[in-house]
Amino acid sequence: MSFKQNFFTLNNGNKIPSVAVVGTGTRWYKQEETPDNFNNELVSQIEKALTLPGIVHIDAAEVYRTYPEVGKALSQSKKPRNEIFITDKYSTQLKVTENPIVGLDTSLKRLNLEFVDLYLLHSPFVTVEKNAFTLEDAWRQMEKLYKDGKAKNIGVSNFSTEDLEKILAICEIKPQINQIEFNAFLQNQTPGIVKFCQSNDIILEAYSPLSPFQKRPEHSDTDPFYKFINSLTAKYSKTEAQILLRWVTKRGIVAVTTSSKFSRVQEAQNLFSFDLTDEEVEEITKLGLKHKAQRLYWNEEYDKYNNQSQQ
Ligand SMILES: NC(=O)C1=CN([C@@H]2O[C@H](COP(=O)(O)OP(=O)(O)OC[C@H]3O[C@@H](n4cnc5c(N)ncnc54)[C@H](OP(=O)(O)O)[C@@H]3O)[C@@H](O)[C@H]2O)C=CC1
Repeated sequence: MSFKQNFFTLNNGNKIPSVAVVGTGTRWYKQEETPDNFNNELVSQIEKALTLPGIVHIDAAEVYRTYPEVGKALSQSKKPRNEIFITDKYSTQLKVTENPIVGLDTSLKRLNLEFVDLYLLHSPFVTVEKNAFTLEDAWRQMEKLYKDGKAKNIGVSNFSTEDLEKILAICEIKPQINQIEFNAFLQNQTPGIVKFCQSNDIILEAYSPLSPFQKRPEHSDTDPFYKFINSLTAKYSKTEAQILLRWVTKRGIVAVTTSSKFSRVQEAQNLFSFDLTDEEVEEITKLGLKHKAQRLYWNEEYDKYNNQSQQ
């Protein structure tokens, strides 16, 4: 079977693979990093992912405490560097390193890399009291990392339109990406964010794309959303996860997924051997919107928007 991969073009002309197949947070996340909690299962998962054809997109962050595993897997891989797309994130919400410049220098050393493909501010929750810098200062540091070639692309995560407006007002280099929680049951993490990013040429990334399967409502077997997804799995001979990930990419959004099962990583990397019709994409959107907002992350900050998140 021939292998096909899809990419989105960022506002600086660079390309990004439309699916990140190994997210190293969520199920791999650790509250602290100790010699005893090194996770061989994660190393093996990344190593196996790096044997797959095409450019393999890995999503990391300093707050996940998984650099030892990512670093080990990279050091053992034979895949050329230009076939690996690495995203990393600076933790604004919880101080791990002093600032973005120190943060990226630290992770590059730990991962034995010269650059990352994408560096993100993990959240907009910056205060001078907590961080000793402003959001605008943080972005200026991101721009320096970009100009120095240490981050080939830069962006943000969990930013609302108001947060992005602050950056757009002062930036020399526009964010290329906003990584947010996005899936059929949460179609706007914050009010109007999808439309805002798409009309400002900022590519969105969707984490928790499989939320409807991570957490199923009662009686999902008779629910029209799940029945429709099932009909598509039969029509295309694809898994539920592949249908939902393909829907995300058809919405023009990069899907960021993960799994403990290699077969699922493989299915996510091999997503473009089929296509959904525009009508099917529209129907998943419509049936998804009938569900109340299902938010798995950043609840404290964003639950107040639940009523507007399914519009
Ligand atoms: N920027 C941010 O603030 C955040 C970023 N992220 C990033 O995104 C990545 C992915 O996030 P995550 O929410 O885990 O992504 P997904 O929505 O893709 O969920 C992945 C989980 O879904 C399970 N799954 C896969 N297929 C099915 C199925 N058919 N039925 C039921 N469960 C299924 C997997 O379980 P199994 O292991 O059994 O296959 C896996 O644990 C993270 O690892 C992280 O890198 C995540 C959260 C916040």
